[in-house]
Amino acid sequence: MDTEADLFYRQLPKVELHAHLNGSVSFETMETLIKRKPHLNIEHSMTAIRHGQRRTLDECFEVFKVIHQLVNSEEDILMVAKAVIREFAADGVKYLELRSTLREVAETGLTKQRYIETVLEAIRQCKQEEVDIDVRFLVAVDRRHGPEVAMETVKLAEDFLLSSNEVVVGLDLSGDPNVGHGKDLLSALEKAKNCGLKLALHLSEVPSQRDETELLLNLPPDRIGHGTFLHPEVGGSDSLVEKVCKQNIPIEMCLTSNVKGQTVPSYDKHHFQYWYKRGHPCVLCTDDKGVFCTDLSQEYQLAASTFGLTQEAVWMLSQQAIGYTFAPEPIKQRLEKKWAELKKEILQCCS
Ligand SMILES: CNc1ncnc2c1ncn2[C@@H]1O[C@H](COP(=O)(O)O)[C@@H](O)[C@H]1O
Ligand SMILES: [Zn+2]
Repeated sequence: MDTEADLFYRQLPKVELHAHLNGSVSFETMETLIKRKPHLNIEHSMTAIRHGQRRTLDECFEVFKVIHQLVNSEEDILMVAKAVIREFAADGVKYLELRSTLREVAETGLTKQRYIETVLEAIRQCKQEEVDIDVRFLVAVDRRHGPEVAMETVKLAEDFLLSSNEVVVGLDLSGDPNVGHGKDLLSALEKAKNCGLKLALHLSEVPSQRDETELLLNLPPDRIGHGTFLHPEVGGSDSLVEKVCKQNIPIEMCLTSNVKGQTVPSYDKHHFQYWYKRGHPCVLCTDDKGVFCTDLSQEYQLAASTFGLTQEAVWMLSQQAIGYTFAPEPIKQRLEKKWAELKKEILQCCS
């Protein structure tokens, strides 16, 4: 049963800006997928990292390979995307930016074009069913696939930026941070930026990316994913911190993901503290709620209990996130209004 504190975090209206589609698949949806494909012999323990468990980042990337085997057709993507959107809505998320890497699978006839179209169809169906959430999509570039695929992905994203009625709003750079170098992807990212796609880049997720981050911060990105190793105390540098601060680039923070993936030793050592104390734009996110067995309410509660945030401070965090979305201006205004309407009701009833 929910305690009163749990209730506050669940009722708190939230903005989710860093969620990978295939990492966000819930236990229940995973069960359905596993049953659909018994020949793969996949067990649930291979697709999620439970409470108290940890994996290396390399092991996390093995988990995604397993999930990709389970989600490999238009039918799967439609089901998974709709379920993920409904789950975020049920958790009190009012605005969601979902991101996903386009894949083609010869066996099922899936193409990259159909991949995006299917995600957009899921978003459309949820809207039609009046699920209480606004959803936008970021096309993900997997750094492991190199510059040609990145460029091809940017071209597709650009087509949809123009034709999706503002649902496709940006580009994500993700994938195993230990593979490849951002310099090879720079021209694709520049092209994306020039055509009006917003950039959300995973930067300094591991310590070895200092030069890459230095280079990619010149773009500059519109948001940073993780930024775990930006500051000098953890092997980053003053110059990186200065660039991020000067350009006021919001950082997407994923506490459970970083602790379970072992890039951060414990919750109290999370870099959220460093940036939040400086008054830098921080936004709490889940990253992969399915793989890391979390949800956004839990992430807010975790940040509050670890860093001693008051309910008022938690409210501010969730409200400020509206300003860091890639949503068109009228949508931001609508969200601000929603937050204002709910504020009294929720802060009073749960304090
Ligand atoms: C844990 N930290 C992380 N760091 C970097 N990239 C990550 C990630 N978590 C997820 N992804 C990226 O998202 C893909 C799965 O969702 P989609 O198939 O795109 O929907 C992974 O294959 C990886 O490229
Ligand atoms: Zn991520």
